[in-house]
Amino acid sequence: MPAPEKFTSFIDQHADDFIQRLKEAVAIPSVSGDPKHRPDVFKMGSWLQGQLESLGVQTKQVDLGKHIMDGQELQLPPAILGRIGNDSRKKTILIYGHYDVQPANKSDGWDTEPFTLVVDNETGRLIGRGSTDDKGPILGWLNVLQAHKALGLELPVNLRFCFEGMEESGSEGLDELISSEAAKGKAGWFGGVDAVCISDNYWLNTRTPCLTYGLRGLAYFKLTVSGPARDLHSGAFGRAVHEPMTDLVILMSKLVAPDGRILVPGVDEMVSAASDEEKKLYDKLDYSIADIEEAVGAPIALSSDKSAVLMGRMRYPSLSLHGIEGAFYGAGAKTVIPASVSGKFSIRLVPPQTPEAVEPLVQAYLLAEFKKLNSKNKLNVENLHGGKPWIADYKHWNYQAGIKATEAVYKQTPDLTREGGSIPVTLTFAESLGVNVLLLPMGRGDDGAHSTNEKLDKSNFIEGSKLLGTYLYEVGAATA
Ligand SMILES: C[C@H](N)C(=O)N[C@@H](Cc1c[nH]cn1)C(=O)O
Ligand SMILES: [Zn+2]
Ligand SMILES: [Zn+2]
Repeated sequence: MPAPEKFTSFIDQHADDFIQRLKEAVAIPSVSGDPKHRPDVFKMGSWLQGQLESLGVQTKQVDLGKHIMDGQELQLPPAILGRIGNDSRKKTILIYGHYDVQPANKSDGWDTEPFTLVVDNETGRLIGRGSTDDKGPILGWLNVLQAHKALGLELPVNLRFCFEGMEESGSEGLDELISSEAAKGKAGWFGGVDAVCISDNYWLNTRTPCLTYGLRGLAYFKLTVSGPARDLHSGAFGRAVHEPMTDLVILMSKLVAPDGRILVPGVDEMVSAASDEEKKLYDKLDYSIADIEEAVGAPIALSSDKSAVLMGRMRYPSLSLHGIEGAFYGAGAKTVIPASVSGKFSIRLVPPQTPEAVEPLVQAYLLAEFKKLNSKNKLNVENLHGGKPWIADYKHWNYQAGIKATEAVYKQTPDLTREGGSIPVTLTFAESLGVNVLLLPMGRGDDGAHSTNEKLDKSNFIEGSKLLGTYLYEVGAATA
């Protein structure tokens, strides 16, 4: 039997073992955005390093230094670098993924414990935080390595790995590591890399695999209004003092219109309108209003025009309001005037926008709007983190390999999509290493990444593992 077929049948035969390994990974609550889970993020990094080592990968942990989160100085989780294969006749592919996850509590509305992977045999779903973002895909690469090691098969390419534990919190420290390794040239960890592959996004729908050639960038803001020295009784001080929450809610209401238009002057205006020609690209994608309604679980699409919805997600910037820190949110009816409240919002960016260009517009606008309130409270606007948007050349051999692999595994030609989310390190790899980057997603559009009941379909985990390995074979066979 040819090597690729031996490989894929091994994946089928060991599906249960792979799910067991995913269970172990999900059980480690590696939430990078919560200081109390920082030890778990370290634990997850070490677990991953152990797995890679046991599969024959040479690894090292790179200390990325310290940072401040919620006023505390914390050690950043390490980058886990790996390498296997050094055959100058083969191409070298760098794999990136992240081992941290978004926060999750059962009380957010999960049906099951978020950090216990539940295998729902009726629906074929593997439910748990990180199942699709991004532990499932990372483990997909481990499955590929395990199959080759167990079968005594040579990998068709040399592999380099870069796994980080801060992607969900701004990838702090990683750009510096990549730039310094890139500056070492051939001697650096990424020396000789021909292309990069990242599996950290999702299909557009639930039926058609896709390759992704664009990501939106991000500028994340924290807007704080503070006034009284302490929380106040609203009976004693209501209508007697300027209330921070009142100011904050007014300011937040001025950021985005209900139809999605960004109200910060100059932000939407940076992006040119799509031509009729370009709109056709979106019309061709396998997508319908029913898909978005299914993915979000309600009939709330901003438009009934499919290409308008797709361009809102991929081609235009968006501004979302995420939450208010310091506000009363518990059960009951507490009659409090919070002393200080912070609104969190972010802007997803598209070319030619950058966080550096957008930030002063946001600062100036909020300051001007705050002035109009004639409030004696204090305003502070911070930019918590950000990243630039990215677009790749999808005619490159790296994409051709992804297309052929998808056709081989799924018997379908993948859609070519842009992603609404952000993976800031993608552009850093493309620019620092000067190579093509391919996004090769494993999960489906209804996986609920960052949401409650996040899942990865078992079939996507298993076929997706085959896809990653088959992609390596296609790269190995590519002539360019
Ligand atoms: C697309 C990727 N799987 C992802 O979820 N990225 C995050 C990155 C981020 C930045 N700040 C917080 N998280 C995203 O797009 O939200
Ligand atoms: Zn992710
Ligand atoms: Zn994520």
